[in-house]
Amino acid sequence: MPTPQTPPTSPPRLTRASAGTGPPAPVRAVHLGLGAFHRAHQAVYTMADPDWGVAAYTFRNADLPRTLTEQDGLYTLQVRGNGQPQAELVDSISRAHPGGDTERWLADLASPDVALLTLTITEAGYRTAGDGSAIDRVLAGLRGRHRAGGAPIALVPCDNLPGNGDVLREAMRGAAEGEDSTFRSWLEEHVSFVDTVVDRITPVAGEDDATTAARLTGFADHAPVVTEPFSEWLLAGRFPLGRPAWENAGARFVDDLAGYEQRKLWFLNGAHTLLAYTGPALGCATVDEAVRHPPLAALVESWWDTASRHASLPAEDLADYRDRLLRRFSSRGIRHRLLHIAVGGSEKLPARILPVLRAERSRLRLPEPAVAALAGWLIHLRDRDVVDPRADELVTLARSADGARPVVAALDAALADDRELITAVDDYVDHLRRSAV
Ligand SMILES: NC(=O)c1ccc[n+]([C@@H]2O[C@H](COP(=O)([O-])OP(=O)(O)OC[C@H]3O[C@@H](n4cnc5c(N)ncnc54)[C@H](O)[C@@H]3O)[C@@H](O)[C@H]2O)c1
Ligand SMILES: O=P(O)(O)OC[C@@H](O)[C@@H](O)[C@H](O)[C@H](O)CO
Repeated sequence: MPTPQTPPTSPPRLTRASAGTGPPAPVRAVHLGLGAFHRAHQAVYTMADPDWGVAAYTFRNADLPRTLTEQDGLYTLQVRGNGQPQAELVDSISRAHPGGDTERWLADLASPDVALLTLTITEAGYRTAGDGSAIDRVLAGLRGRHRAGGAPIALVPCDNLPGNGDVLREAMRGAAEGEDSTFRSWLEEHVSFVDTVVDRITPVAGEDDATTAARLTGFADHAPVVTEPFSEWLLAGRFPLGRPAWENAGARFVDDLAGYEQRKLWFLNGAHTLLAYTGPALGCATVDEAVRHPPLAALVESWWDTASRHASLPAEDLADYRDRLLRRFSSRGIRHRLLHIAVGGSEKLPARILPVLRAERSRLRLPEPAVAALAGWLIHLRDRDVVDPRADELVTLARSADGARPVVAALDAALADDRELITAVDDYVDHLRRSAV
Protein backbone atom coordinates (compact mmCIF):
# COMPACT_ATOMS: atom_id res chain seq x y z
CA MET A 1 0.00 0.00 0.00
CA PRO A 2 1.40 3.42 -0.85
CA THR A 3 2.30 5.54 2.20
CA PRO A 4 0.15 8.67 2.50
CA GLN A 5 2.00 11.75 1.32
CA THR A 6 2.17 14.76 3.63
CA PRO A 7 1.49 17.86 1.57
CA PRO A 8 4.65 19.94 1.14
CA THR A 9 4.60 22.89 3.52
CA SER A 10 4.99 26.15 1.70
CA PRO A 11 7.40 28.64 3.26
CA PRO A 12 5.85 31.58 5.13
CA ARG A 13 5.47 34.85 3.22
CA LEU A 14 8.33 37.27 3.78
CA THR A 15 7.18 40.09 6.09
CA ARG A 16 8.78 42.08 8.91
CA ALA A 17 6.90 39.92 11.45
CA SER A 18 7.91 36.57 9.90
CA ALA A 19 11.52 37.67 9.37
CA GLY A 20 11.77 39.30 12.80
CA THR A 21 13.23 42.54 11.44
CA GLY A 22 12.42 45.80 13.24
CA PRO A 23 9.80 48.32 12.17
CA PRO A 24 10.50 50.38 9.04
CA ALA A 25 12.90 53.29 9.52
CA PRO A 26 11.45 56.81 9.26
CA VAL A 27 11.28 58.00 5.66
CA ARG A 28 14.09 60.48 5.02
CA ALA A 29 14.87 59.54 1.42
CA VAL A 30 12.63 59.19 -1.64
CA HIS A 31 13.41 57.15 -4.74
CA LEU A 32 11.89 57.42 -8.22
CA GLY A 33 12.23 54.44 -10.61
CA LEU A 34 11.88 51.52 -8.22
CA GLY A 35 13.26 48.56 -10.17
CA ALA A 36 15.91 45.90 -9.76
CA PHE A 37 18.89 48.24 -9.71
CA HIS A 38 17.72 50.55 -6.93
CA ARG A 39 17.06 47.49 -4.80
CA ALA A 40 20.52 45.97 -5.50
CA HIS A 41 22.40 49.20 -5.00
CA GLN A 42 21.17 52.37 -3.26
CA ALA A 43 18.75 50.48 -0.98
CA VAL A 44 21.60 48.21 0.12
CA TYR A 45 23.91 51.15 0.90
CA THR A 46 21.07 52.80 2.86
CA MET A 47 20.75 49.68 5.02
CA ALA A 48 24.11 50.65 6.51
CA ASP A 49 22.33 53.50 8.31
CA PRO A 50 19.29 52.29 10.27
CA ASP A 51 18.05 55.87 10.83
CA TRP A 52 17.15 56.29 7.18
CA GLY A 53 14.16 54.73 5.46
CA VAL A 54 13.21 55.08 1.77
CA ALA A 55 9.81 55.78 0.21
CA ALA A 56 10.26 54.23 -3.24
CA TYR A 57 8.10 55.00 -6.27
CA THR A 58 7.97 53.16 -9.56
CA PHE A 59 7.52 55.15 -12.72
CA ARG A 60 4.34 53.37 -13.89
CA ASN A 61 4.30 49.75 -12.70
CA ALA A 62 1.80 49.09 -9.88
CA ASP A 63 2.58 45.36 -9.35
CA LEU A 64 5.98 45.72 -7.72
CA PRO A 65 4.83 48.27 -5.10
CA ARG A 66 1.83 46.06 -4.32
CA THR A 67 4.05 43.00 -3.81
CA LEU A 68 6.58 44.93 -1.76
CA THR A 69 3.84 46.45 0.38
CA GLU A 70 2.54 42.93 1.12
CA GLN A 71 6.11 42.13 2.23
CA ASP A 72 6.41 45.33 4.35
CA GLY A 73 9.08 46.58 1.91
CA LEU A 74 11.33 43.54 2.45
CA TYR A 75 12.91 41.46 -0.29
CA THR A 76 15.74 39.00 -0.79
CA LEU A 77 18.95 40.05 -2.49
CA GLN A 78 20.63 37.03 -4.06
CA VAL A 79 24.29 37.70 -4.59
CA ARG A 80 25.70 35.40 -7.26
CA GLY A 81 29.30 34.89 -8.25
CA ASN A 82 30.81 31.63 -9.42
CA GLY A 83 30.15 29.79 -6.13
CA GLN A 84 27.01 29.20 -4.10
CA PRO A 85 24.56 32.13 -4.14
CA GLN A 86 24.32 34.11 -0.91
CA ALA A 87 21.08 35.71 0.24
CA GLU A 88 20.42 38.73 2.42
CA LEU A 89 17.18 40.45 3.39
CA VAL A 90 17.04 44.14 2.56
CA ASP A 91 14.87 46.24 4.86
CA SER A 92 15.64 49.89 4.01
CA ILE A 93 12.52 50.41 1.88
CA SER A 94 9.96 51.62 4.38
CA ARG A 95 7.18 52.20 1.84
CA ALA A 96 6.67 51.33 -1.84
CA HIS A 97 4.23 53.21 -4.08
CA PRO A 98 3.08 53.14 -7.68
CA GLY A 99 4.23 56.17 -9.69
CA GLY A 100 0.56 57.15 -10.06
CA ASP A 101 0.16 57.83 -6.32
CA THR A 102 0.58 61.56 -6.91
CA GLU A 103 -0.83 62.71 -3.58
CA ARG A 104 1.67 60.64 -1.62
CA TRP A 105 4.53 61.63 -3.93
CA LEU A 106 3.80 65.33 -3.44
CA ALA A 107 3.49 64.89 0.33
CA ASP A 108 6.78 63.02 0.55
CA LEU A 109 8.66 65.58 -1.51
CA ALA A 110 7.15 68.47 0.45
CA SER A 111 8.23 66.98 3.78
CA PRO A 112 11.21 68.71 5.48
CA ASP A 113 12.06 65.29 6.96
CA VAL A 114 12.99 64.17 3.46
CA ALA A 115 16.58 65.17 2.67
CA LEU A 116 17.19 63.55 -0.70
CA LEU A 117 15.70 62.05 -3.83
CA THR A 118 17.55 59.30 -5.71
CA LEU A 119 16.53 58.43 -9.28
CA THR A 120 16.93 55.46 -11.64
CA ILE A 121 14.73 56.54 -14.51
CA THR A 122 16.87 55.10 -17.38
CA GLU A 123 18.97 57.24 -19.72
CA ALA A 124 15.90 58.17 -21.76
CA GLY A 125 14.09 59.45 -18.67
CA TYR A 126 16.30 62.57 -18.53
CA ARG A 127 15.55 63.60 -22.09
CA THR A 128 11.83 63.11 -22.01
CA ALA A 129 9.92 66.16 -20.82
CA GLY A 130 6.19 66.90 -20.72
CA ASP A 131 3.16 65.65 -18.88
CA GLY A 132 3.65 62.46 -16.94
CA SER A 133 7.41 62.28 -17.55
CA ALA A 134 9.77 61.63 -14.66
CA ILE A 135 11.15 65.18 -15.01
CA ASP A 136 7.61 66.57 -14.85
CA ARG A 137 6.92 64.62 -11.66
CA VAL A 138 10.12 65.78 -10.01
CA LEU A 139 9.28 69.36 -10.97
CA ALA A 140 5.80 69.03 -9.43
CA GLY A 141 7.36 67.62 -6.26
CA LEU A 142 9.89 70.45 -6.01
CA ARG A 143 7.23 73.07 -6.69
CA GLY A 144 5.23 71.65 -3.75
CA ARG A 145 8.34 71.61 -1.55
CA HIS A 146 9.05 75.24 -2.35
CA ARG A 147 5.46 76.18 -1.43
CA ALA A 148 5.61 74.15 1.77
CA GLY A 149 8.55 76.15 3.17
CA GLY A 150 11.36 75.40 0.76
CA ALA A 151 13.61 73.07 2.77
CA PRO A 152 16.70 72.28 0.71
CA ILE A 153 17.09 68.88 -0.90
CA ALA A 154 19.74 66.81 -2.74
CA LEU A 155 18.83 65.15 -6.05
CA VAL A 156 20.96 62.07 -6.72
CA PRO A 157 20.60 60.58 -10.23
CA CYS A 158 21.89 56.99 -10.40
CA ASP A 159 21.68 56.27 -14.12
CA ASN A 160 24.58 55.51 -16.48
CA LEU A 161 24.96 58.96 -18.01
CA PRO A 162 28.03 61.16 -18.23
CA GLY A 163 27.64 64.10 -15.82
CA ASN A 164 24.31 62.76 -14.57
CA GLY A 165 24.01 65.53 -11.93
CA ASP A 166 24.46 68.25 -14.56
CA VAL A 167 22.13 66.47 -16.98
CA LEU A 168 19.42 66.43 -14.32
CA ARG A 169 20.07 70.09 -13.38
CA GLU A 170 19.69 71.13 -17.03
CA ALA A 171 16.54 69.04 -17.43
CA MET A 172 15.01 70.67 -14.32
CA ARG A 173 16.03 74.17 -15.45
CA GLY A 174 14.45 73.53 -18.85
CA ALA A 175 11.26 72.16 -17.33
CA ALA A 176 11.03 75.14 -14.92
CA GLU A 177 11.36 77.77 -17.64
CA GLY A 178 7.74 78.85 -17.48
CA GLU A 179 7.66 78.92 -13.65
CA ASP A 180 7.76 82.06 -11.51
CA SER A 181 11.14 83.57 -10.73
CA THR A 182 11.04 82.93 -6.94
CA PHE A 183 10.67 79.22 -7.55
CA ARG A 184 13.43 79.25 -10.18
CA SER A 185 15.80 81.08 -7.80
CA TRP A 186 15.00 78.58 -5.06
CA LEU A 187 15.77 75.75 -7.48
CA GLU A 188 19.19 77.27 -8.19
CA GLU A 189 20.06 77.92 -4.56
CA HIS A 190 18.48 75.15 -2.52
CA VAL A 191 18.39 72.11 -4.77
CA SER A 192 21.71 70.32 -4.96
CA PHE A 193 22.45 68.07 -7.94
CA VAL A 194 24.86 65.29 -6.99
CA ASP A 195 26.96 63.53 -9.64
CA THR A 196 27.34 59.79 -9.29
CA VAL A 197 29.01 56.77 -10.83
CA VAL A 198 27.02 53.63 -10.02
CA ASP A 199 28.06 50.06 -10.66
CA ARG A 200 26.51 46.69 -9.89
CA ILE A 201 25.39 44.31 -12.63
CA THR A 202 21.75 43.50 -11.87
CA PRO A 203 19.83 41.59 -14.53
CA VAL A 204 16.07 41.07 -14.55
CA ALA A 205 15.20 38.30 -12.06
CA GLY A 206 13.51 35.17 -13.44
CA GLU A 207 10.89 32.68 -12.19
CA ASP A 208 13.55 30.38 -10.70
CA ASP A 209 14.94 33.16 -8.55
CA ALA A 210 11.93 33.15 -6.22
CA THR A 211 12.42 29.40 -5.69
CA THR A 212 16.11 29.89 -4.94
CA ALA A 213 15.29 32.77 -2.59
CA ALA A 214 12.86 30.54 -0.67
CA ARG A 215 15.45 27.76 -0.44
CA LEU A 216 18.12 30.15 0.84
CA THR A 217 16.05 32.14 3.34
CA GLY A 218 13.05 29.94 4.19
CA PHE A 219 10.63 32.71 3.12
CA ALA A 220 8.36 33.07 0.12
CA ASP A 221 9.49 36.26 -1.62
CA HIS A 222 7.57 37.37 -4.70
CA ALA A 223 9.99 40.18 -5.57
CA PRO A 224 13.56 38.88 -5.23
CA VAL A 225 16.55 40.61 -6.82
CA VAL A 226 19.63 38.90 -8.26
CA THR A 227 22.95 40.71 -8.42
CA GLU A 228 26.72 40.21 -8.46
CA PRO A 229 29.13 40.50 -5.49
CA PHE A 230 30.85 43.62 -6.90
CA SER A 231 29.35 46.99 -6.05
CA GLU A 232 30.63 50.55 -6.40
CA TRP A 233 29.18 53.99 -5.72
CA LEU A 234 31.11 57.21 -6.22
CA LEU A 235 29.48 60.56 -5.47
CA ALA A 236 30.39 64.23 -5.81
CA GLY A 237 28.12 66.97 -4.49
CA ARG A 238 26.39 68.53 -1.50
CA PHE A 239 23.73 67.10 0.79
CA PRO A 240 22.29 70.21 2.49
CA LEU A 241 19.98 68.27 4.86
CA GLY A 242 22.35 65.36 5.47
CA ARG A 243 22.49 61.85 4.08
CA PRO A 244 22.75 58.26 5.24
CA ALA A 245 26.22 57.06 6.21
CA TRP A 246 26.57 55.34 2.82
CA GLU A 247 30.34 55.27 3.30
CA ASN A 248 29.76 52.58 5.95
CA ALA A 249 28.75 50.31 3.07
CA GLY A 250 31.68 51.39 0.87
CA ALA A 251 30.38 54.47 -1.00
CA ARG A 252 33.14 56.98 -1.78
CA PHE A 253 32.75 60.76 -1.85
CA VAL A 254 35.18 62.43 -4.25
CA ASP A 255 35.70 65.92 -5.69
CA ASP A 256 36.01 64.96 -9.32
CA LEU A 257 34.24 62.06 -10.96
CA ALA A 258 35.39 62.55 -14.57
CA GLY A 259 38.03 59.78 -14.69
CA TYR A 260 35.81 57.25 -12.88
CA GLU A 261 32.91 58.10 -15.12
CA GLN A 262 34.97 57.44 -18.26
CA ARG A 263 36.22 54.19 -16.82
CA LYS A 264 32.72 52.97 -15.99
CA LEU A 265 30.91 54.19 -19.10
CA TRP A 266 33.58 53.32 -21.66
CA PHE A 267 34.95 50.09 -20.21
CA LEU A 268 31.88 48.44 -18.67
CA ASN A 269 28.89 50.00 -20.40
CA GLY A 270 30.80 50.47 -23.69
CA ALA A 271 31.73 46.77 -23.74
CA HIS A 272 28.12 45.87 -22.85
CA THR A 273 26.84 48.03 -25.71
CA LEU A 274 29.37 46.48 -28.11
CA LEU A 275 28.31 42.96 -27.11
CA ALA A 276 24.59 43.85 -27.07
CA TYR A 277 24.74 44.53 -30.83
CA THR A 278 27.41 42.11 -32.04
CA GLY A 279 26.57 39.17 -29.72
CA PRO A 280 23.02 38.45 -30.97
CA ALA A 281 24.24 38.80 -34.58
CA LEU A 282 26.65 35.94 -33.81
CA GLY A 283 24.12 33.81 -31.93
CA CYS A 284 24.97 34.75 -28.31
CA ALA A 285 22.15 35.57 -25.89
CA THR A 286 23.95 36.62 -22.70
CA VAL A 287 27.08 38.52 -21.68
CA ASP A 288 28.79 35.46 -20.17
CA GLU A 289 28.14 33.49 -23.36
CA ALA A 290 29.50 36.35 -25.47
CA VAL A 291 32.79 36.68 -23.57
CA ARG A 292 33.35 32.95 -24.07
CA HIS A 293 32.94 33.36 -27.85
CA PRO A 294 36.56 33.91 -29.07
CA PRO A 295 35.91 36.57 -31.76
CA LEU A 296 33.67 38.57 -29.39
CA ALA A 297 36.16 38.21 -26.52
CA ALA A 298 38.87 39.52 -28.86
CA LEU A 299 36.66 42.49 -29.81
CA VAL A 300 36.10 43.34 -26.14
CA GLU A 301 39.83 43.18 -25.38
CA SER A 302 40.52 45.34 -28.40
CA TRP A 303 37.85 47.82 -27.24
CA TRP A 304 39.52 48.07 -23.84
CA ASP A 305 42.96 48.58 -25.46
CA THR A 306 41.47 51.35 -27.61
CA ALA A 307 39.60 53.05 -24.75
CA SER A 308 42.71 52.86 -22.53
CA ARG A 309 44.55 55.14 -24.99
CA HIS A 310 42.11 57.97 -24.20
CA ALA A 311 41.09 57.38 -20.58
CA SER A 312 42.48 59.67 -17.91
CA LEU A 313 42.94 57.30 -14.94
CA PRO A 314 46.40 55.75 -14.42
CA ALA A 315 47.21 52.72 -16.60
CA GLU A 316 47.49 50.32 -13.60
CA ASP A 317 44.04 51.34 -12.41
CA LEU A 318 42.56 50.69 -15.86
CA ALA A 319 44.36 47.36 -16.20
CA ASP A 320 43.05 46.26 -12.82
CA TYR A 321 39.51 47.39 -13.70
CA ARG A 322 39.45 45.44 -16.98
CA ASP A 323 40.79 42.26 -15.33
CA ARG A 324 38.01 42.49 -12.82
CA LEU A 325 35.47 43.28 -15.54
CA LEU A 326 36.36 40.17 -17.49
CA ARG A 327 35.77 38.07 -14.38
CA ARG A 328 32.46 39.87 -13.75
CA PHE A 329 31.30 39.43 -17.35
CA SER A 330 32.26 35.71 -17.31
CA SER A 331 30.41 34.92 -14.08
CA ARG A 332 28.09 31.95 -14.52
CA GLY A 333 25.91 33.17 -11.67
CA ILE A 334 24.63 36.14 -13.68
CA ARG A 335 22.60 35.63 -16.85
CA HIS A 336 22.57 39.13 -18.31
CA ARG A 337 20.57 39.18 -21.53
CA LEU A 338 22.14 41.08 -24.40
CA LEU A 339 18.82 42.11 -25.93
CA HIS A 340 17.89 43.72 -22.61
CA ILE A 341 21.11 45.76 -22.68
CA ALA A 342 20.43 46.62 -26.36
CA VAL A 343 17.54 48.94 -25.42
CA GLY A 344 18.06 52.65 -26.16
CA GLY A 345 21.18 52.55 -28.37
CA SER A 346 20.71 56.12 -29.58
CA GLU A 347 21.28 57.30 -25.97
CA LYS A 348 24.12 54.89 -25.24
CA LEU A 349 26.40 54.83 -28.30
CA PRO A 350 27.05 58.61 -28.16
CA ALA A 351 28.18 58.42 -24.52
CA ARG A 352 30.07 55.13 -24.55
CA ILE A 353 31.52 54.48 -28.02
CA LEU A 354 31.60 57.72 -30.02
CA PRO A 355 33.95 59.77 -27.79
CA VAL A 356 36.63 57.10 -28.20
CA LEU A 357 35.88 56.69 -31.92
CA ARG A 358 36.25 60.45 -32.50
CA ALA A 359 39.53 60.55 -30.59
CA GLU A 360 40.82 57.66 -32.72
CA ARG A 361 39.67 59.18 -36.01
CA SER A 362 41.43 62.43 -35.14
CA ARG A 363 44.61 60.31 -35.09
CA LEU A 364 43.58 58.64 -38.36
CA ARG A 365 42.99 55.26 -36.71
CA LEU A 366 39.93 53.13 -37.43
CA PRO A 367 39.21 50.99 -34.36
CA GLU A 368 37.53 47.69 -35.24
CA PRO A 369 35.40 47.43 -32.05
CA ALA A 370 33.79 50.85 -32.60
CA VAL A 371 33.08 49.95 -36.22
CA ALA A 372 31.67 46.61 -35.01
CA ALA A 373 29.38 48.34 -32.48
CA LEU A 374 27.92 50.61 -35.19
CA ALA A 375 27.54 47.71 -37.65
CA GLY A 376 25.87 45.54 -34.99
CA TRP A 377 23.52 48.40 -34.10
CA LEU A 378 22.55 48.76 -37.77
CA ILE A 379 21.73 45.04 -37.92
CA HIS A 380 19.78 45.40 -34.67
CA LEU A 381 17.74 48.29 -36.11
CA ARG A 382 17.05 46.29 -39.27
CA ASP A 383 16.20 42.90 -37.73
CA ARG A 384 14.85 43.30 -34.20
CA ASP A 385 11.98 44.83 -32.25
CA VAL A 386 13.65 48.10 -31.36
CA VAL A 387 13.06 49.82 -28.03
CA ASP A 388 14.50 53.32 -28.24
CA PRO A 389 13.09 56.83 -27.77
CA ARG A 390 13.98 57.44 -31.45
CA ALA A 391 12.90 53.99 -32.67
CA ASP A 392 10.51 55.15 -35.45
CA GLU A 393 13.02 57.46 -37.09
CA LEU A 394 15.99 55.08 -36.72
CA VAL A 395 14.21 51.94 -37.89
CA THR A 396 12.93 53.76 -40.97
CA LEU A 397 16.42 55.03 -41.76
CA ALA A 398 18.07 51.66 -41.19
CA ARG A 399 15.53 49.70 -43.21
CA SER A 400 15.06 52.06 -46.15
CA ALA A 401 18.65 53.11 -46.76
CA ASP A 402 21.30 51.11 -48.53
CA GLY A 403 24.14 51.76 -46.17
CA ALA A 404 25.13 52.94 -42.71
CA ARG A 405 25.47 56.62 -43.55
CA PRO A 406 21.96 57.94 -42.67
CA VAL A 407 21.88 56.02 -39.39
CA VAL A 408 25.33 57.25 -38.36
CA ALA A 409 24.24 60.77 -39.41
CA ALA A 410 21.36 60.52 -36.94
CA LEU A 411 23.99 60.26 -34.19
CA ASP A 412 26.75 62.49 -35.55
CA ALA A 413 26.81 64.37 -38.86
CA ALA A 414 30.60 64.73 -38.91
CA LEU A 415 31.18 61.00 -38.48
CA ALA A 416 28.67 60.33 -41.26
CA ASP A 417 30.83 62.41 -43.62
CA ASP A 418 33.83 60.21 -42.84
CA ARG A 419 33.80 57.97 -45.90
CA GLU A 420 36.44 55.58 -44.68
CA LEU A 421 34.46 54.98 -41.50
CA ILE A 422 31.13 54.49 -43.30
CA THR A 423 32.66 52.04 -45.78
CA ALA A 424 34.20 50.11 -42.87
CA VAL A 425 30.82 49.95 -41.09
CA ASP A 426 29.07 48.72 -44.25
CA ASP A 427 31.76 46.07 -44.76
CA TYR A 428 31.45 45.01 -41.13
CA VAL A 429 27.70 44.52 -41.52
CA ASP A 430 28.50 42.03 -44.31
CA HIS A 431 31.19 40.43 -42.16
CA LEU A 432 28.78 39.94 -39.23
CA ARG A 433 26.10 38.57 -41.56
CA ARG A 434 28.55 36.08 -43.06
CA SER A 435 29.77 35.03 -39.61
CA ALA A 436 26.24 34.50 -38.23
CA VAL A 437 25.45 30.96 -37.11
N1 LIG B 1 20.49 46.98 -13.79
C1 LIG B 1 21.76 47.36 -13.73
O1 LIG B 1 22.69 46.55 -13.78
C2 LIG B 1 22.10 48.83 -13.58
C3 LIG B 1 23.38 49.17 -13.13
C4 LIG B 1 23.73 50.53 -13.08
C5 LIG B 1 22.80 51.49 -13.39
N2 LIG B 1 21.56 51.12 -13.78
C6 LIG B 1 20.63 52.20 -14.11
O2 LIG B 1 19.36 51.95 -13.55
C7 LIG B 1 18.36 52.03 -14.56
C8 LIG B 1 17.23 51.11 -14.19
O3 LIG B 1 17.70 49.77 -14.18
P1 LIG B 1 16.86 48.62 -13.50
O4 LIG B 1 17.71 47.41 -13.55
O5 LIG B 1 16.32 49.06 -12.19
O6 LIG B 1 15.68 48.45 -14.51
P2 LIG B 1 14.19 47.98 -14.18
O7 LIG B 1 13.62 47.64 -15.51
O8 LIG B 1 14.17 46.97 -13.11
O9 LIG B 1 13.52 49.30 -13.62
C9 LIG B 1 13.53 50.47 -14.38
C10 LIG B 1 12.80 51.58 -13.66
O10 LIG B 1 12.84 52.73 -14.48
C11 LIG B 1 11.50 53.19 -14.75
N3 LIG B 1 11.46 53.76 -16.09
C12 LIG B 1 11.50 53.11 -17.26
N4 LIG B 1 11.41 54.01 -18.28
C13 LIG B 1 11.32 55.23 -17.72
C14 LIG B 1 11.20 56.55 -18.22
N5 LIG B 1 11.16 56.80 -19.53
N6 LIG B 1 11.12 57.56 -17.35
C15 LIG B 1 11.16 57.32 -16.05
N7 LIG B 1 11.28 56.11 -15.49
C16 LIG B 1 11.36 55.07 -16.32
C17 LIG B 1 10.68 51.93 -14.65
O11 LIG B 1 9.33 52.23 -14.38
C18 LIG B 1 11.34 51.23 -13.45
O12 LIG B 1 10.87 51.76 -12.25
C19 LIG B 1 19.10 51.68 -15.86
O13 LIG B 1 18.45 52.26 -16.96
C20 LIG B 1 20.47 52.26 -15.63
O14 LIG B 1 20.51 53.62 -16.02
C21 LIG B 1 21.18 49.81 -13.88
O1 LIG C 1 20.78 50.05 -20.03
P1 LIG C 1 22.25 50.29 -19.75
O2 LIG C 1 23.15 49.90 -20.89
O3 LIG C 1 22.56 51.56 -19.09
O4 LIG C 1 22.50 49.21 -18.71
C1 LIG C 1 22.57 47.85 -19.01
C2 LIG C 1 23.84 47.31 -18.37
O5 LIG C 1 24.95 47.60 -19.19
C3 LIG C 1 24.06 48.01 -17.07
O6 LIG C 1 22.91 47.94 -16.34
C4 LIG C 1 25.21 47.42 -16.29
O7 LIG C 1 24.84 46.17 -15.83
C5 LIG C 1 25.51 48.33 -15.14
O8 LIG C 1 25.80 49.61 -15.59
C6 LIG C 1 26.53 47.76 -14.23
O9 LIG C 1 26.81 48.68 -13.25
